[in-house]
Amino acid sequence: MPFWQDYDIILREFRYFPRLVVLALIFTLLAAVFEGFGIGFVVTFLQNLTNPEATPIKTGIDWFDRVILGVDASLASRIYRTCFLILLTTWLRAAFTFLGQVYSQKTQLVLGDRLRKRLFEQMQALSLQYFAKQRAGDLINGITSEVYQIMQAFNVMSTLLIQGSTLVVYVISMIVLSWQLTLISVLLYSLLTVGLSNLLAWVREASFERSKASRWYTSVSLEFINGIRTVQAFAAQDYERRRFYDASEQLLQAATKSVTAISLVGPLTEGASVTLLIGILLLAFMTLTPSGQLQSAALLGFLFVLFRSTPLLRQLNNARGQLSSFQGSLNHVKDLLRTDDKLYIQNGKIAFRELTDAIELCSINFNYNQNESVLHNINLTIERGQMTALVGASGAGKSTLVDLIPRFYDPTHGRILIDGVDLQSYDINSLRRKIAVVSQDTFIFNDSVRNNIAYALENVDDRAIWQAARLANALDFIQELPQGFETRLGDRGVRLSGGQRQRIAIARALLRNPEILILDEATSALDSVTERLIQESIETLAAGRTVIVIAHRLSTIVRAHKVVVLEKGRIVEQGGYQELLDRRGKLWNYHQMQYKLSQAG
Ligand SMILES: Nc1ncnc2c1ncn2[C@@H]1O[C@H](COP(=O)(O)OP(=O)(O)OP(=O)(O)O)[C@@H](O)[C@H]1O
Repeated sequence: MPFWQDYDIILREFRYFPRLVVLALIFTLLAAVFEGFGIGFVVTFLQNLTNPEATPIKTGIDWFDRVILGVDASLASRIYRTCFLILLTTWLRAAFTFLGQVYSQKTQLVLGDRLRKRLFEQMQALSLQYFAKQRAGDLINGITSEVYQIMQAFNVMSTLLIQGSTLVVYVISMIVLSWQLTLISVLLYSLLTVGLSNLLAWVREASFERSKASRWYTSVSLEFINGIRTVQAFAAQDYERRRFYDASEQLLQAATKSVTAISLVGPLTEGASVTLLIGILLLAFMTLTPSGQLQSAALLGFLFVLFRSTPLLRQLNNARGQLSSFQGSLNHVKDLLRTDDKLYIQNGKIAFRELTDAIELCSINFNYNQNESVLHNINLTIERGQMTALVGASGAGKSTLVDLIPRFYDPTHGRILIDGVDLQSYDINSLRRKIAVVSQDTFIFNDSVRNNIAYALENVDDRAIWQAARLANALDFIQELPQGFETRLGDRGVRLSGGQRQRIAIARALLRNPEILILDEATSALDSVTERLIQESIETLAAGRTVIVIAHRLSTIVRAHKVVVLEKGRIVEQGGYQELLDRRGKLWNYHQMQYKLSQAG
């Protein structure tokens, strides 16, 4: 694969910060140019020392030869001048190297920032369907450590550029000194570089394994931390330990293989290049010197440059090895950023203001995976201002159906109309702002109670937050918290009980004053006081709104204007509560079962 395709993820970003890249390039190249001047002055110096009688080396630029090199001056003056020039070029090269490094480091940091933001934007735009199929650990690994690896890859690329341009300058100097020796050296070193390719393929392979192991390790750690309560409740520490140790050892093995492969590159290059160097040295002495083809100063200069090139060559090959070792991460981040293989929620243009008439689901089919259909031919009208209750066994498709309204998913077939307009024509954010979802698994952020209630709203009046908390029956317990509304709730709200979390969710919804309310009733039993408090606050929230409720309690079903019974993804009954009971169909069975259960309880 050509270089461009392997690293396009990095190269394409450069157009967003061209100034940094250009400055880094200019300073790096200037450093290389001064390195070249330095070599020229060293050769001049060597000639002055070894062959003072010879005609001084000239550049052919008259004023430079006279004023700077002092070709007409005494030997001592020429030696002082070249010493000074060597020092000057060395310091200038040092200054440009410093500037080149500063700018390439800056470029590297900006590149990391941009990639992280691109990944974030990508995840924001994706449909929830994508996340359902992914491991959270893989995504987190991508957005954290793999971006870091790419930054390292860029670092290595800039090293390649620095070393590469210096090497070019070296080769030019060598050609000037002896093109024959240069030709032989370049040929031999090229053979060595080609020979390394197999080793680099191995390094690449190892990097894929390492990247995979690293993703697996992040996934296992994340699941362990997120599921710590379940782990402890099931006394699963030994099981989790085995999983964790296994993942950690896989990472260890993959990383060991990867570092072994990379570590081989440097020493191998070094050994081989010194062997070549000695060969070239012998060749030079045997063939060239006796016939007097090469002046001794030029030969010394040539060897000086060749010696300097050897570590450079090793570093260059090392850098190639390292680049190959980042390939796994590079490919994973590229995959995450690909757009052609992912599902996106398409945004509409019409701003959603209010529901005036009804939500209609027309011949809806939905499947998460290609072959499993979850909803079949759903036809349903949800009237404005009414409560529609969805009833059905677990897995019947109730949650999937309500998830279609805020467009968490789009139907596979069929259309959803709001006041006669296709749901997909609305601007998705304007729509979602008018819908509140209160479910059992409301996410509580590790932030204050206040910010959790006002989540994502700006400039919210404290009084409004207080009022929402009061209406949600949450005020009492909030005021008992150590810092009241300012108390931080810990990761995922671990400081709160289930009932308290739900009331925070209700307050959050109340504050948004939604048009449409989607409720997922708690299935787990709460104590009767909490249950009554929550029931009351839900009634406050539901009053005057269009409510779609996944109902588990008879009391809710009784109050609903319309009851929809779902079975295996199909609507098997819908109508008024009494009407359906009179039919003695599915709802009646359901009713009987609940009644018996409550009698038994
Ligand atoms: N993200 C998903 N990917 C694949 N299949 C899914 C996904 N979410 C749900 N399902 C499947 O879709 C079907 C309907 O699930 P859904 O959660 O809608 O049912 P439900 O009636 O709400 O159940 P419950 O009352 O238990 O919450 C189930 O068979 C479930 O396995």
